[in-house]
Amino acid sequence: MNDAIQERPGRADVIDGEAVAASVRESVTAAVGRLGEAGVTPGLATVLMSDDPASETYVRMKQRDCEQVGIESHHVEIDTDAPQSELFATIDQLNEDPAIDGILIQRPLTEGVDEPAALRRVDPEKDVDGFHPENVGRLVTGDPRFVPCTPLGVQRLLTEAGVEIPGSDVVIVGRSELVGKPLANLLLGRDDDADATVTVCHSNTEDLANHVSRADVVVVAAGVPRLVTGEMLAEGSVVIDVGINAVGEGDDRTLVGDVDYESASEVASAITPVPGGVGPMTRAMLLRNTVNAAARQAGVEIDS
Ligand SMILES: NC(=O)C1=CN([C@@H]2O[C@H](COP(=O)(O)OP(=O)(O)OC[C@H]3O[C@@H](n4cnc5c(N)ncnc54)[C@H](OP(=O)(O)O)[C@@H]3O)[C@@H](O)[C@H]2O)C=CC1
Ligand SMILES: Nc1nc(=O)c2c([nH]1)NC[C@@H]1CN(c3ccc(C(=O)N[C@@H](CCC(=O)O)C(=O)O)cc3)C=[N+]21
Repeated sequence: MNDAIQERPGRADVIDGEAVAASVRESVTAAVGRLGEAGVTPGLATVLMSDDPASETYVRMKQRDCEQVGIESHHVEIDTDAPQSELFATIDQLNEDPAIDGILIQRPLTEGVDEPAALRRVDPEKDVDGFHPENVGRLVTGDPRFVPCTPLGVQRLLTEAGVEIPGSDVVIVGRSELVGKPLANLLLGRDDDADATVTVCHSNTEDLANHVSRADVVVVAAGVPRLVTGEMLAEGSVVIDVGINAVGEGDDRTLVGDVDYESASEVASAITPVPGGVGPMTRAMLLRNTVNAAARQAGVEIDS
């Protein structure tokens, strides 16, 4: 029995992102061990220039994940009213620092900061988020180096769920630089865990339901609570919910995805929950990208 799948007769199987993320962390831990034998300790720098409480939580989670697998984490916080030159100087320093293998600039940055300029400033060899135009270009031209963590996490969840991706019809809802676009490019690749027919929908798509209803796989990253419902889905489709939306106030505050989980579970063959689906996978893939960055920079083969 596959630990990544919880079977539920008559309803969609649940794809357990926490379980898959735990197995990714295990292999990352082993890779950190092999790097250690070569005298290398991988280091990840997180840079936060924002007062957003959710961003603060995510950065803390990433630091805890690093600790768990033996990656050294370095955190830099920049005042939201500091000039952007301070952020750029920090990035320059981290680029030069041999103890730092990966750099993550937590998004969104505070208003007024030129985010694309900040992302371009990160050394592409340390760009574990895969947002630098060089890494974006490499993915698009079929020679990927660092691929964004959320798309990598989604791909892995699909393979763990037993989805035969080659030849499948994948509909992605959302075209952001962070999720939708890189995922589309990843799944268009010619590899055995890609090679799909990919459709990307967005807020100007006419008749979203029409696209979603003929998909084998639906990935939703729109930032709109419960945008995709069971009614729209084809019977037996696989649904990956990237969305993380806080709804309700005070004690009623909960996280929901971009998919209406209840109705979708009645129609889909497998579905990811929120929380516990894509989120933990994003964090796990960040760890994997970081050990790969460390290995590349040290010239050590680790096969992770
Ligand atoms: N689980 C995880 O690890 C992660 C989760 N997230 C979550 O995923 C969601 C998406 O994030 P992100 O990609 O950064 O979001 P963005 O806001 O950058 O992009 C949202 C995309 O969805 C499209 N969209 C919005 N409304 C609709 C609609 N009604 N119908 C069709 N398309 C629509 C937008 O279209 P247009 O381009 O036309 O505006 C846009 O392309 C958020 O909830 C975010 O919190 C994000 C990153 C990681
Ligand atoms: N440079 C950069 N890289 C990112 O990868 C990046 C970013 N900026 N900015 C914000 C988004 C969002 N994101 C998440 C990662 C993990 C969870 C996660 O672990 N979620 C848990 C629950 C978390 C909770 O309880 O709040 C879950 O879904 O189970 C969520 C969201 C990464 N992002």
